[in-house]
Amino acid sequence: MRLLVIGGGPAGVSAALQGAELGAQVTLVERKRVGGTSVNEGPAPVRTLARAARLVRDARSWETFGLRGSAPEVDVKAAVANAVRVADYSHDVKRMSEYIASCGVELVQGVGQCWFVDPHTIETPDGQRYSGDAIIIAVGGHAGRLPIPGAELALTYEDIRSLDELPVSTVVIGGSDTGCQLASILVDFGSQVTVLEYAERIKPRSDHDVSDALAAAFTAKGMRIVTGTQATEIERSGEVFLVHHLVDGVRQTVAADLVFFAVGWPGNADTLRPEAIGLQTARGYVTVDDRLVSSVPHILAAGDATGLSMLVPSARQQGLVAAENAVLGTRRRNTHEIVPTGSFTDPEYGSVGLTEQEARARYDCEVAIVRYDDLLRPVVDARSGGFCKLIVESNRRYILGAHVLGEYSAEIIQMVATCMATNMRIEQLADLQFAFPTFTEAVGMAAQKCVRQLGIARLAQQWSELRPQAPDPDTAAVRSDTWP
Ligand SMILES: Cc1cc2nc3c(=O)[nH]c(=O)nc-3n(C[C@H](O)[C@H](O)[C@H](O)COP(=O)(O)OP(=O)(O)OC[C@H]3O[C@@H](n4cnc5c(N)ncnc54)[C@H](O)[C@@H]3O)c2cc1C
Ligand SMILES: NC(=O)c1ccc[n+]([C@@H]2O[C@H](COP(=O)([O-])OP(=O)(O)OC[C@H]3O[C@@H](n4cnc5c(N)ncnc54)[C@H](O)[C@@H]3O)[C@@H](O)[C@H]2O)c1
Repeated sequence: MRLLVIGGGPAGVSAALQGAELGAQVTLVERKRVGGTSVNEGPAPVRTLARAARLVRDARSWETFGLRGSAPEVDVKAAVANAVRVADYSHDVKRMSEYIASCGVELVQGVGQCWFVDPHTIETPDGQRYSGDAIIIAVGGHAGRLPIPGAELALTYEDIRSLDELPVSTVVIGGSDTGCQLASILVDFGSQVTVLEYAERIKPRSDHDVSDALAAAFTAKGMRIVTGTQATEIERSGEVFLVHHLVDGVRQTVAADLVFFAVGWPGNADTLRPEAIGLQTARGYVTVDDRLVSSVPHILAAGDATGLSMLVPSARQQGLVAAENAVLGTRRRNTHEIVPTGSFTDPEYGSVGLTEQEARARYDCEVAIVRYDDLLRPVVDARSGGFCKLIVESNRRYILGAHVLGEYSAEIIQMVATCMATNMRIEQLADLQFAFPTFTEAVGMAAQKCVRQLGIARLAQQWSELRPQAPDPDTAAVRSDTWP
């Protein structure tokens, strides 16, 4: 059986390797370099810049720890070079291409964008054709641009790699995952950042407490956040750009050295000329059923190209499912009930499951929140701004969702996801021992709080759960009345 995989990001690579593992003769065609957005342009380099931003941030608390010395200066060019080094790690050190080839996959990369010439065949710009009995489309997506005058003047996340100096001021249009990530890095580096977000809050799909706390923390860093606004035009004015936007129908303008778009992530499937073979797409995403099969029965899709869950773990998982269904016959469902996500903004956020608003609309539920300044470890680290929120179904006592904001939240959330995947009841979680002193203790403490609120067991409130009686200077730096 010949399996053709188009696109070499996490979805395509996992599909190709699994296809070969299952005995198919696999060809993987990638227009640029294997690794995709995840390795080459998105999480790997951007996370590395976020780490540099964290180091700058940490230098601001040196005095708290009795350390002296001048704070580091940001050399943007060097920071970017380090980010590129990390992006290249998968190639230079891990030898991704060689590994894929060693698994028996025919790897064709750097050939430019390919397209369908018939339902079983694609063609690359150099005229080569590749065919498969089954095909998996894993072509990902790309940064969207608003159809507004001056759109060509704006950069996207990919351009951060070509920065050689820090912009004095920056406007980021779009305040969801990508926008918050860019804004957080740039403000910690020292740029004056304004975020313009169309929705009424940043991170509009998140739990409200996460959005509110993130906005409060960003504002405390000096970032300007304008929500409920629509960017309508970008124009050059001498050395700066003017971004015109509407607030309650009134035109306002903000000037900046650089403007970034972070306004969405349309799929790349339309580049494949899907209409030539009757392949159904919507906004550049391949329309698939719950087994990842497209409108053309021997063509499946995986990863961002499906528009289902645009995250690396989901892309890898869908790649496996699609390969199994393509090679063994269509049978496995793609389920995405428990997908922990995390960002590397400062403060960081991590989420799994339903938001409080979604949970309350569907279930009778209990919500418990523990603030980081109730725990020892965040105070030790001088990072005591943050919280852990657990949402529990009141009758069966299963966890419906968890939202953590603050240091290590993207790590902490994995633990809650595991509890959810094993259908652990809240009283079992409350009974676990947690290493001390850790940030993850917040999960156990929130579970205990929940048990008390639900009246499941008589559990004494520990002194550590009492709210601090005197203000903690580290929390005060990012404290807001809007925090839970
Ligand atoms: C700034 C940023 C930060 C992110 N951070 C995170 C994070 O922290 N955690 C997380 O889980 N996710 C994160 N994401 C999302 C994550 O990068 C994607 O969900 C993931 O890369 C999707 O994998 P994929 O294989 O579906 O697509 P991609 O990784 O985009 O790979 C698709 C591949 O297909 C190729 N291709 C496209 N069209 C064609 C064609 N016509 N012919 C041949 N090849 C083609 C592309 O060149 C590309 O290599 C982030 C995204 C961005 C932009
Ligand atoms: N850390 C992470 O896990 C991470 C990081 C980046 C991206 N991602 C993934 O990539 C996907 C894309 O994320 P994204 O943030 O690029 O896109 P998105 O679609 O999630 O957000 C785009 C934002 O732009 C806003 N917007 C749209 N038009 C606007 C306008 N005219 N003016 C102002 N604001 C406007 C929208 O309201 C929205 O909040 C997400 O699904 C996410 O899962 C994940």
